[in-house]
Amino acid sequence: MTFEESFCCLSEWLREIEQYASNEVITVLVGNKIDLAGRREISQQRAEEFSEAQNVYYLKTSAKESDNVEKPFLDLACRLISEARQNTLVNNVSSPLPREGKSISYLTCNFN
Ligand SMILES: Nc1nc2c(ncn2[C@@H]2O[C@H](COP(=O)(O)OP(=O)(O)OP(=O)(O)O)[C@@H](O)[C@H]2O)c(=O)[nH]1
Repeated sequence: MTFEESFCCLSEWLREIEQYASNEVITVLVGNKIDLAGRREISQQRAEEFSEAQNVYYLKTSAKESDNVEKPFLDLACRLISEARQNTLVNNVSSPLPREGKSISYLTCNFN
């Protein structure tokens, strides 16, 4: 949120995701460094308008203050579980098998 040049790269990065990643990919925009309010270059409104226009999921974080850092990963996991339950995920046999990781409760997921 504190560096205009990074924000300006987003359209190009999204274009690369569209070009190289699967159509099924879920894109998350993480606006980091929200603790540095005085150095903010990207307004909340601008970030929200961009994410809405590009149809990407947007979250604000502060890595320094550990604020909202886990949320993007947990929300993404919930969305993948939701899509798997609806069988909308493509079965990609060439994908590596997941290794042991942290388990999350279905109950924490706010399915639509
Ligand atoms: N205050 C603060 N500093 C952070 C945060 N996240 C990373 N940093 C610091 O910011 C510096 C650069 O971090 P990077 O992750 O390399 O950020 P970057 O890729 O340069 O991102 P830009 O802000 O777009 O330039 C490092 O010194 C980090 O410790 C945060 O949430 N708050």
